[in-house]
Amino acid sequence: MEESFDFVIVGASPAGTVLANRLTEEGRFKVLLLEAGKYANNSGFTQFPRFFALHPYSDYGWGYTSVKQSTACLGTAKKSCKYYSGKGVGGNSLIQPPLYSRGHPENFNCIARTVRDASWNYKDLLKYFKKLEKLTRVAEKAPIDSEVHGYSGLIHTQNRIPGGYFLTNTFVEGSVELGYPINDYNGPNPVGASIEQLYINNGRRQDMGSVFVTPYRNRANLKVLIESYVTKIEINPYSRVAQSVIYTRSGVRYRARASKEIILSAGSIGSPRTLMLSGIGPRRHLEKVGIDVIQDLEVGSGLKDYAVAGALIFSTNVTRPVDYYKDWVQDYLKGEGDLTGVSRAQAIGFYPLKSCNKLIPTVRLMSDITLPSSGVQKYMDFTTENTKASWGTNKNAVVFELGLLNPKSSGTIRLKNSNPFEYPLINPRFLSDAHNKDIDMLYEGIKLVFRLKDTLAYKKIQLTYNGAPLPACTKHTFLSKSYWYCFLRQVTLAGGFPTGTCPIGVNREKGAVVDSKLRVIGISRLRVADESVFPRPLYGTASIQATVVGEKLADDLKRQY
Ligand SMILES: Cc1cc2nc3c(=O)[nH]c(=O)nc-3n(C[C@H](O)[C@H](O)[C@H](O)COP(=O)(O)OP(=O)(O)OC[C@H]3O[C@@H](n4cnc5c(N)ncnc54)[C@H](O)[C@@H]3O)c2cc1C
Repeated sequence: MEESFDFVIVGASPAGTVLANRLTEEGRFKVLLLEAGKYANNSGFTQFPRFFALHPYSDYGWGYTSVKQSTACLGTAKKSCKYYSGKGVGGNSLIQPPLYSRGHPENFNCIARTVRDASWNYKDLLKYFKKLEKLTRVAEKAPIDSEVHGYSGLIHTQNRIPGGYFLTNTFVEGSVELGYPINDYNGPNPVGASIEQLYINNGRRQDMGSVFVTPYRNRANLKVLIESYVTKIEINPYSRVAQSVIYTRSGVRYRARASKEIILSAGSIGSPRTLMLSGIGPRRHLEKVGIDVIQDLEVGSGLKDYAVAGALIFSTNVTRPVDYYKDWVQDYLKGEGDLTGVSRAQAIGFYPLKSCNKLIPTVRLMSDITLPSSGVQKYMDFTTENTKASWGTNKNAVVFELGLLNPKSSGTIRLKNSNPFEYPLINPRFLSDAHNKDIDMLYEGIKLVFRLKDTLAYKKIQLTYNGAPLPACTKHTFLSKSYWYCFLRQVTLAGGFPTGTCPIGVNREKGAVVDSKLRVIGISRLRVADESVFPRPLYGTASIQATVVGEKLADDLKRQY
C-alpha cells in the first residue's frame, strides 16, 4: 500500500513533534508522522514527574543496553550501560525527568562558527527558546532572568520547590559558601547554583507529544501513525534523491512517498540506525553487515554522552518525613508536593572545575534525599553487592548525581546485522579517552562534593560518608585517589543525552553527516532533525535543545517551500 505526502517525518522525538505541528499549522502541507511507539497515557502514568525512574521499564522505553564495557558501567551485572530511550509520541520526553535546561550559549555559538552559519548562534536561537516556553510560576527566591524566558509558548515551565525546601536551600547556600553565584542557569551564564526549572503544568509533566501532537492530531493535513516502525528510507542510487519510506504496522509493510522531503527525527539511536539500514553510513561497516552503500558517511561514529556518577551517597541526620501515599496523591491532585518534582532537593549546580574559562562549566551536580530501594537499584542497574557497599549503613541518605558536561571519550552506534528489527550495538566507551581527562574531571567533581559536605550549610544536616569499599576496588586504600578512580569506573553510567551520531559539520572527511541546513550530505530531500545532529552534549538537558532544532527547521522549510 502506498500514499503520498509533502513531508514524511520519521520518529515523534521532541523535534519530530514540533515539526509535525508547525508544518501543518497553515494548511499548506500534507504531513505524515510515523512513530514506533504509542501515545502517552494521559490518564496519569507518564505525567508523574517523580516516577520518572519507572518509565524506562514501561512500554514507553526501547530497553536498550550497551555492549559490554571495559572503562565504565563496570558495577553492573553485565558490565554494560543501560541506555534508557523513550518510545512513543514525544520520544524520550515521555520517560525522562522533566528538567528544563537549555545548555550553554557558547556551545551553540561554537556550532555556528564550525558550520559558518550564524543562524546557529545562541542569540538567533533565543527567539525559538522564547517562542516555545510559557513560564507560569516562579518560586519566591528563585533566580530568574526575565529577559530570556518566554511567557506565551506551548511548553509550560515552572521554577518551584515542592517538598524538601530546606534541602534546596542547603545546596544553594553550600554552593555560595564555596564561592559560586546563584544564577538562572537558562540565562547567559549558567555557572553556579540554582533552583530547578521543570517542564510541568500544574504538577504534571509536559511531554512534547502531548504538547505538540495529541491536541492537533485531527488536523486534516496531518496524519499520525503510531506503532509504525520505519525499516528503510528508499533512495534512488543514481539520482541520490530520497523518495519514500518503508514502514511496518501490525505486521504489514507499507510505503509512504514524500514529494518534498523526508525528515529523520528518530533520535540519537534511531536516526543513525535508520540511515545505516538505508545504505548511508561508514562504508566498511555497511559492507561488513551486507548493506549496499549509497553514501559513505561517518554515521554513528561520534557518539558522545554525559557520563554520570550516581552513587555518591552520604548519611544525614535529617529524618525523611513519613510518607503516606494518600497525602502524596492529595497533594498531586492540587499540583503540589513530592510527586510533582524530580527530587526533594530542587537544586542544580553547574561548576567550572579545572576550566580555563570560569564562565564555562565542566560538571553538573544535583542531589536528592532518599532511602535505599529496589527501584533505585533497578534504575542504576548496579549489582546487589555494589548497591550495598555504596549505601553502606545509610538509611536516610543524601545522594549526589555528578555529571560530566564535556566528555572527551566517544563511542559508536553500529548495526548488529542487516535485519532492521535487531537492536543496534551501542558502545558509549565512557571514560575511555587516551589522557584520562574525563575520569580526572569526575574526580574533581568528587572533591567538590566533599567540599560541599564540609560547608556550614551542609554541616547543619551532618553528612557523613558511610559507604563501604566497592568489591572491585578493595585493593586500593579506601577513599584514596586511586580508590575513587576505581569507584568511578564502577558507578559511572550513561546520562541519557546521546549526541554526535549524525553530526552537523562542513566536511564529511571530518565526520560531518548533515550540513548546516540539516541536509544529509550527498543526498537530496533527506534531513535529520533531532539530538543526534549536535556534535557533543550542549551542557543542558536535551529535550528542549532537540525541540529547538525542530522549530528552526520548520521555519527554514516554510521559507524554502
Ligand atoms: C534517563 C534520561 C534522563 C533525561 N533527562 C532529561 C531531562 O531531565 N530533561 C531533558 O530535557 N532531557 C532529558 N533527557 C534527554 C532527552 O529526553 C532526549 O535527549 C531528547 O528527547 C532528545 O532525544 P532524541 O532527539 O535523541 O529523540 P528521542 O527522544 O529518542 O525520540 C526518538 C523517537 O523516534 C522513535 N523512533 C526511533 N526509531 C524509529 C523508527 N525506525 N520508526 C519510527 N519511530 C522511530 C522513537 O520511538 C522515539 O519516540 C533525558 C534522557 C534520558 C534517557
